[in-house]
Amino acid sequence: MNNVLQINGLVKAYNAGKPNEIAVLRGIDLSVAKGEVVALVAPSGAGKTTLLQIAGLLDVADGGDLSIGGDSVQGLNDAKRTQMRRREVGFIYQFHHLLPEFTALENVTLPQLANGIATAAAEARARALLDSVGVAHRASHRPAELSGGEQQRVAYCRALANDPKLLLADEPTGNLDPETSDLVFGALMKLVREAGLSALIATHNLDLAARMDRMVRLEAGRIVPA
Ligand SMILES: Nc1ncnc2c1ncn2[C@@H]1O[C@H](COP(=O)(O)OP(=O)(O)OP(=O)(O)O)[C@@H](O)[C@H]1O
Repeated sequence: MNNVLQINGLVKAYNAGKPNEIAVLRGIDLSVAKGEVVALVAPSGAGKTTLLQIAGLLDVADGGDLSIGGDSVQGLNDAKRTQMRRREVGFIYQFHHLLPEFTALENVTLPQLANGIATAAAEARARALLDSVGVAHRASHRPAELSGGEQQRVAYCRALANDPKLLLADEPTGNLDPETSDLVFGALMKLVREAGLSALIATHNLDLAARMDRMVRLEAGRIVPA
């Protein structure tokens, strides 16, 4: 098996054992192969964010198996989990989540420094990434000085800064207008394809989903045929 993300029988409930228990994930089986880009479509409240957070090692499941790059996350302590997340997973949110007091270049450089990359190499990689999505000319601007589409493109570069194995994205074109969304999604796909990345990308936008390799649907806590 050459799956970069492999999920088997994943379950998660909130308020477990209490009268207000919500069984959000009821046995998720899902895999993303090397270089594959999978669209995750789901009605609101179906558990999409919960699933992405668990796959991105930001939350833990109550049961089931999850492995990234062939390594199971079962039994990892918090420190190991954080280390694995930093090295192997890139995350893109609906809103850019860039650090407001740092420039675009710094936002893409800093995560690399946190992973022990030397400053010159980190900056060179950051510039190359910004260049490849057409925002190199905004490298010294802070997020507030960038357009929404530029902010998202910088956030994509940040997610790829540490050369992750797996990219996870939650509505990566955010609240951009349809035209900008279309354009910016093209930039994301370019980055992903150039890096040969595996990605799971949640979106409500069926036009964007159709541009990915495969679509899966999350409904009532289970993956159903799309
Ligand atoms: N910390 C929490 N405590 C209790 N319930 C929660 C918690 N987080 C999420 N839920 C509930 O779990 C369900 C799934 O939430 P989740 O955020 O994963 O949905 P979603 O599919 O991402 O929704 P949307 O598309 O609207 O963002 C919802 O009914 C939500 O109310």
